[in-house]
Amino acid sequence: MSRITLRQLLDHAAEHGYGVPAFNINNMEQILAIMAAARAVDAPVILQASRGARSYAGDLMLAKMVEAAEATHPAIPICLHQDHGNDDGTCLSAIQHGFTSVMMDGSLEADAKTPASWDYNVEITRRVAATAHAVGVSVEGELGVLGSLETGQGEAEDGHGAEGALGHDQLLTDPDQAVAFVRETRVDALAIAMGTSHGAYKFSRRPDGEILAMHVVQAIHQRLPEIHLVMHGSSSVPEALQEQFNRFGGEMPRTWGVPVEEIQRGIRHGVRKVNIDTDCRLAMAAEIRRVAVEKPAEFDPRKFLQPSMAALEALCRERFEQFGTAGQAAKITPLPLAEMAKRYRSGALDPRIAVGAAA
Ligand SMILES: O=C(CO)COP(=O)(O)O
Ligand SMILES: O=C[C@H](O)COP(=O)(O)O
Ligand SMILES: [Zn+2]
Ligand SMILES: [Zn+2]
Repeated sequence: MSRITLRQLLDHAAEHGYGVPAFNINNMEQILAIMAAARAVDAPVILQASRGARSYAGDLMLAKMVEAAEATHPAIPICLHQDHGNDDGTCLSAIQHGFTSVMMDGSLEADAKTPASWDYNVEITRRVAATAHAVGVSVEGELGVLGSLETGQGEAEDGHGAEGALGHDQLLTDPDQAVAFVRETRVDALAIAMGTSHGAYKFSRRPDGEILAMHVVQAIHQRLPEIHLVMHGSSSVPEALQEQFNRFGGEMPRTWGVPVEEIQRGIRHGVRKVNIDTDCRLAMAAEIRRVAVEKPAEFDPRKFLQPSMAALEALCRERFEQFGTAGQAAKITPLPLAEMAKRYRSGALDPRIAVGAAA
């Protein structure tokens, strides 16, 4: 049994001072590459599936591929996580398919576009957490709205993200509200807004504190030292990958992501889960482009996908090493969901909030 809950994994990460990348999966090749990297460096993994991934592959196919990964790599703890759940149905059906963790993203309404009210977010997140915890499954919540501090815009263009203009009060999670949110919802991990956004076009220059507000991470960690923080939109969009993509006919205007050193700084201040999808897409797509250009006669899909898997594997290995995840798998014995449920019932997993944490 190698399936692990997010809560157990992040508790271990906090205890040992490391972070865990959460890589998005949609197909077999991504799962194979991430698992090969994890095995090579002995890292526990978070495989996360968006709603889009679930409809792309189908729930059953996705669930069975992860089962196969588990059977192939019994020594690697695997957390299967719902990325950006938009309502109870999405989160609960994920649990039915073997997910050990769900994100209930109540920062947006169920349309995944309209910024939600405080009351809406608290109510839906609290409800999903109560149900998930009853069966031992972990819950990530989100407070604040992802979007750019440079443009003040959400990120509706990728199908999941706020529409229209957002104020800094929405784009930056308020530390006092974070305390109240965790207390009321009892989430296991908290995603915060601090200037990152999904996709390749996060920043128009190398980000400084004006547009990547790492001070918000520190302020929240100071108030909530025991709560696991999650950074979304944390692809680094490395220049080398952009060049590789463009060299073979890609059209990606120069852009900046979240520098790995900033993520490492976050990990020193309570960030335990780091969401990465764009870098994985870019690594694979650049290789597919290269093969298409260098070998125009090639028509065997495997010849495109094998090098793209190798590129993804290399990227994942690098992040496991950079975040300190490498070498941790052997130190963890996953607890069954029933044991986690018992611990939630006993109060042992209640969020630990210091008295006087809120202003
Ligand atoms: O946050 C993410 C998934 O939830 C992915 O972020 P990136 O687009 O930066 O990879
Ligand atoms: O939004 C987060 C991830 O990048 C997933 O993207 P997706 O919805 O296109 O699968
Ligand atoms: Zn998105
Ligand atoms: Zn995200």
